[in-house]
Amino acid sequence: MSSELWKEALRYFPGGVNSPVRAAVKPYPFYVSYGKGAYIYTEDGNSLIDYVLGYGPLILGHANEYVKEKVIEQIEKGWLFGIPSRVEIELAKKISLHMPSIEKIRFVNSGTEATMNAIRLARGYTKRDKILKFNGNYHGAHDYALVDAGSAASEFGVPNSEGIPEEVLKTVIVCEYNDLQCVEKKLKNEDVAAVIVEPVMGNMGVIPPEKDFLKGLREITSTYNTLLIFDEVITGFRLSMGGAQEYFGVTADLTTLGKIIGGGFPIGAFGGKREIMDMLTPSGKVFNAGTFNANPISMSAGLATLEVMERENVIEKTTYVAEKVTEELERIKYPHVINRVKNMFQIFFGVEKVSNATEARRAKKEVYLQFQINLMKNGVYFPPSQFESVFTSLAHYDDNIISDTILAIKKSSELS
Ligand SMILES: Cc1ncc(COP(=O)(O)O)c(C=O)c1O
Ligand SMILES: N[C@H](C=O)CCC(=O)O
Repeated sequence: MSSELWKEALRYFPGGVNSPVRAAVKPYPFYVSYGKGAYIYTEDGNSLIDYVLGYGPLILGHANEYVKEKVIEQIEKGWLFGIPSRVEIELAKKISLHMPSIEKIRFVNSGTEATMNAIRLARGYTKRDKILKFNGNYHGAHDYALVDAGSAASEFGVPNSEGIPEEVLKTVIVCEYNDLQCVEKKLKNEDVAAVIVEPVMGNMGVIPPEKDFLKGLREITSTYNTLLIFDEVITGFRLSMGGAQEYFGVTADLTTLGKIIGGGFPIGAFGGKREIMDMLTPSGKVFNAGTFNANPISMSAGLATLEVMERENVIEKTTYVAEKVTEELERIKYPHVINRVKNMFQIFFGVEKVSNATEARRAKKEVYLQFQINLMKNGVYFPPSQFESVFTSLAHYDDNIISDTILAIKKSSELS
C-alpha cells in the first residue's frame, strides 16, 4: 500500500522523496507499480492516465516496445564500458541532423549537468564571469541555476536556495521573462558571458515567449558578444524535431538537451558551434568528464525514441491530444487561463494572463491543487504542482484515452 511505503520512505529520505516535486502529491505520494502506454498502475491497484510522463521524457508513453527492444539488445552486449561505442555517434548524428546549430555535442547524465557545463563553457569562451537568466526559468539543481528558479524550487518556496556562496550569486543576473528592455540594459552595463533561457517556459506551468522575445534575445546577445544558450531540456524534440530553435526560427550559440533524447533513461547533453565546443577537454581547457557520459543504455533508448519520432509524426499526434484536452479545459467555469505550446500546456486559475513568473505566482495554486486531486480521483494524473507542465505522448493518441480524459475533466470541474 502507498500509505505504508510512504511511512517507511519518511524514515529514509529527506521529506520522504528523492526529488522534491514528488512530495507534492496530496495527501501523500502514491507509489507506482508499473507503467504501460498512457497509463501508470499504482501499488494500491489503481490506474491513472499519465500526463506527467516522468516530467517530459516519455514522449512515446511508458515502456514503448521498440525502445524496450533496443535497450534489451544493448543490455545483452553490456551496459558500461568507459570506452566509446558506435551508438553515441549514431545519436549525435541524429541530433545534429535535426538541430543543425549543434555542430558538436557532449553527452552527460542530466539536464543539470548540461546547463552547468554549458555555462562554464560560455565563461571559458568569452572570458567573462556573469550570466543572465530569467525569473522562474529552471535550469536544474546547481549553484548558478538556483536563483529565482521555477519548478520545485518555486513550489516549495525556495526559488533562491540556501547554501550558495555570495560570490556565486553576484555572478547571476536575473530579468523577468519577456522583458527585453531589462536584458538590453544589463548587457550594456555588465560583461555577461551568456544569456540562458527556456525558449518556452515549462517550469512555472507553461509560459510562451512573446512574439519577438527570442529574436530580440538573439539580436541583443549578438550586439554585446554574449553567448545565447537555449535550454531545450524540455523543448528539444518536443516542439519540433529541431526544437524551439526550428519552431521559432531563432538559432542559439549553445543548446542544452536532456529528457526526450534519453528515451526515459538518465541523460543530458550540450552542444553548439564547433569553435566553442572545441574549448572542452580534451581538445580545449574547459573541463568536463563523467564515468557515465554517453552510456550505451541512454544512447540506445534515445536513438530508438528519435527513430520512432521520425517514423510516426509524433509531434503532430501529441499536439492533437493536447488540443483536445485543452478544448475541454476551456469549458471549466472557474475563471482561468490556459497556456499551450504544441504538446505542452498548463491551466492557471483566478488570473487573466500569465506571461512571466510573477504573474504565474499570482494564480490560485490551491484551486489548481483541488482540480489536480479531483482528476486523480477520476483516473487522470496531472502534475501535482502548478509550476510544472502537462505533457502528452504518442500513447495518448487514442480516441478512448482522449474521451476518458475529457470525461474526467468534466467530473473534476466543481471548484470552489
Ligand atoms: C528546462 C530544464 N532545464 C534543466 C533541467 C534539469 O534537468 P534534470 O532534472 O535532468 O537535471 C530541467 C528539468 O529538470 C528543465 O526542465
Ligand atoms: N520540472 C522538473 C524538470 O523539468 C521536474 C523534475 C524534478 O524536479 O524532479
